[in-house]
Amino acid sequence: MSGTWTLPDDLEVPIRPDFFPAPGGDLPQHWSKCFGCGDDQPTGIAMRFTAAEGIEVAGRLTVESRYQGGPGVIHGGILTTAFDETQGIACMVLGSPVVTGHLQIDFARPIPLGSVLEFRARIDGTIRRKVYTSAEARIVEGPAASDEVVATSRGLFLRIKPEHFTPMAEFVDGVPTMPSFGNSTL
Ligand SMILES: CC(C)(COP(=O)(O)OP(=O)(O)OC[C@H]1O[C@@H](n2cnc3c(N)ncnc32)[C@H](O)[C@@H]1OP(=O)(O)O)[C@@H](O)C(=O)NCCC(=O)NCCS
Ligand SMILES: CCCCCCCCCC(=O)O
Repeated sequence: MSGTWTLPDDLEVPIRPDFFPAPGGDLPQHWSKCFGCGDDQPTGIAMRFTAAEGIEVAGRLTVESRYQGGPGVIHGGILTTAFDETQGIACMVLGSPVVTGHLQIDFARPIPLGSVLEFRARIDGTIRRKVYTSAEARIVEGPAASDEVVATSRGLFLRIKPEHFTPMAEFVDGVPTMPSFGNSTL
């Protein structure tokens, strides 16, 4: 797979913090109304995540018919959303909120409807407020299941202060179940 992503050579790589769950342990949704992970967002993709080895996280997505782009295959934007979410969740090891600044995807193989995708993501390193992440996806269930990587992603996330979202509070619809918006860690 290709791409134009270049990592700075002076990155710091975080170590797994004490507050992070053991491998296989559940990670929380970051915002209950999130399209990617929220359980209060009925039309979303409701991804769930677990801690993996080291500072890696894992998430799964079953490719439903409503995620269709080309005939019989996943829409590229949905796949991008799943990477965005997984890489954002990988930033939880930092214990501070982030937003996506830049994301680039390599679509390596068509992904048929009905596939179960597994995403793995981690922080490659940080410098100042910049958090460099990477991820890959494999089809782990379904007729096309194999060990082959079907898509990869690189993403730059930016650490933000919790008050980053304060001006947006008036646009929140309804009452989120978690976390509270005002003092959220996102
Ligand atoms: C991402 C965002 C917070 C950055 O703005 P900011 O806090 O003012 O950050 P700055 O412009 O000071 O940039 C900080 C660093 O990140 C880098 N950076 C910021 N955005 C970048 C981008 N899109 N691509 C590459 N680098 C970027 C800057 O070059 C700077 O690098 P440096 O430390 O080497 O100088 C702002 O652009 C934003 O809010 N964007 C919308 C985010 C969003 O809604 N994402 C989707 C939902 S999570
Ligand atoms: C570190 C807390 C987790 C933040 C996850 C952010 C993912 C947002 C993706 C997006 O909205 O584009």
